[in-house]
Amino acid sequence: MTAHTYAYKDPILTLNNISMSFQGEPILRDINAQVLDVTRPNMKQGQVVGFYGRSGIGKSVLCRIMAGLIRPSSGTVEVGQAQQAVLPGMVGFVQQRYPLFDHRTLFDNLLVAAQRKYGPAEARQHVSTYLERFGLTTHARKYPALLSGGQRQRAAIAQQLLCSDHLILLDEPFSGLDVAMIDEVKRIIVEVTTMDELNTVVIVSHDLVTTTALADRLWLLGYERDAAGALVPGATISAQHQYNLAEMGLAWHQNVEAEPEFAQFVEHIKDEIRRS
Ligand SMILES: Nc1ncnc2c1ncn2[C@@H]1O[C@H](COP(=O)(O)OP(=O)(O)OP(=O)(O)O)[C@@H](O)[C@H]1O
Repeated sequence: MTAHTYAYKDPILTLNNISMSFQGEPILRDINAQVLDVTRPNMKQGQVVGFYGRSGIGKSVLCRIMAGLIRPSSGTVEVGQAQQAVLPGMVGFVQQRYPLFDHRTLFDNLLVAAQRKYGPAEARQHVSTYLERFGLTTHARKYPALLSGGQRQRAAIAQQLLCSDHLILLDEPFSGLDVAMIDEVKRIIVEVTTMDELNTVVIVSHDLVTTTALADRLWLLGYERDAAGALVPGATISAQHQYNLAEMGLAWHQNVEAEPEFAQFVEHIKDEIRRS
């Protein structure tokens, strides 16, 4: 186990008392959680939040709320150093199907995204930089149908980074990928979070080992019980289900999966998910 030196600065994502009901049925309840800008000496260190919970508990609903795509029944989401109320387009959201326009080349797909934030010349420059960075330059003129699953995933992440302000949500980025592609996506996430200190990636995943190994913070969405032991309707992220992996000495290690403390922690998380 290696503990790294780190410190925290300003909040860059705040979930303030979020509750959500659909037709009177509570799905999410009183969610309060925050991501702070983490700093490490001589490094650009971004943030990775692993976001877990049983199937159907409300992870996608909370992601859509964090991305400003739906409004919660109550509460607010604040993003960035300025802690502005989130609006659609501020947060990148890479959904499971990696939607790209089929009738545009990869370059043009990324250009459409970049032009939402930059002028024409600057947008082209940024697209070229991201293609290079993500190893996609030789595929720039291909249409999405000709790209492999891993290439589409990389393209979708690049696309969201080009048009959002530092924060991106990845919904199940490892599902349906082979081991080589999982390694590739892991490399991209590390690349993204070391490009800029403010870059923050929230990963929704059922792959606890891969995600926990990348994360410096975990959120577990689950149900609480009242004094009589009955489940309280609406899932929440309770204080004891917000884990700080940096504090636990489990963040930013290569091959952390091989450490016994890591394996024990993943077992603990599995038990907590089963119980929640
Ligand atoms: N627009 C909606 N109207 C009514 N109910 C909804 C709506 N969107 C989601 N739900 C309900 O909210 C609950 C949570 O769904 P959600 O998709 O967020 O789960 P999840 O945790 O992402 O699940 P999974 O891990 O299986 O993807 C489900 O019961 C779902 O039916």
